[in-house]
Amino acid sequence: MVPPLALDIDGTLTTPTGRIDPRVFELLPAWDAPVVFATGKAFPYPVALANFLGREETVIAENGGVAYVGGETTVVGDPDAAWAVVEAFRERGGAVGWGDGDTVNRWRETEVAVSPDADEALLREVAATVEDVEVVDTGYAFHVKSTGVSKGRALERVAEALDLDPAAFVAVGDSENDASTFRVAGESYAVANADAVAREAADEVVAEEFMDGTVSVLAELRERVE
Ligand SMILES: O=C(O)COP(=O)(O)O
Ligand SMILES: [Mg+2]
Repeated sequence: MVPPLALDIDGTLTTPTGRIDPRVFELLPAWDAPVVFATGKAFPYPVALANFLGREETVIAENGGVAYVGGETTVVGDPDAAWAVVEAFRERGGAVGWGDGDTVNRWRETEVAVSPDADEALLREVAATVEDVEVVDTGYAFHVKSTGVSKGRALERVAEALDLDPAAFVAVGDSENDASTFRVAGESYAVANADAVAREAADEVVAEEFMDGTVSVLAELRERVE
């Protein structure tokens, strides 16, 4: 049997321009084990992805702030502390930077995502004044979030709900928000475009970038059981 998967989305299942790679739609509907989408994006995004793949909606969103498995939602983290940082950041001239509609934060329940174009030094300076809040840089956003909330912790809860050992999972990811997943999963891979934190945390850095890297990991896992 192929192993259960914990898959990051941005940088891992996408093209370099941020689109979902079409091979996701070939490979994942037929994966014969649980697949957990573990992302920094807000809750509706991984739910939609799982749904349109015809898979169980088993997801980790907001870097672990929200987890959904078997119809049960778990929400952890302190959005007020994150928003206090962002309000102070704005007062000092910073901008969240997603434009008027801000669909990036509209459905976000536990943290705030700030555009990668934002003033990082100012954001970090302001965040350092608020307890139990940290800034996580995924390359796609700066996430202002509660410390102690992570994709890895959420994966432990999701695995328990699925009656699986978290060590049974194989994880693939590309950035510092995946390091906790890599520590919890039994086997972990960083794609070649991964940042330094993810590369360091992974068991292996694969040779290929983005979905090419993920495809090679999935092919290897398949070959093992054939
Ligand atoms: O939302 C982000 O910043 C990155 O999302 P990801 O965790 O799916 O890579
Ligand atoms: Mg990513």
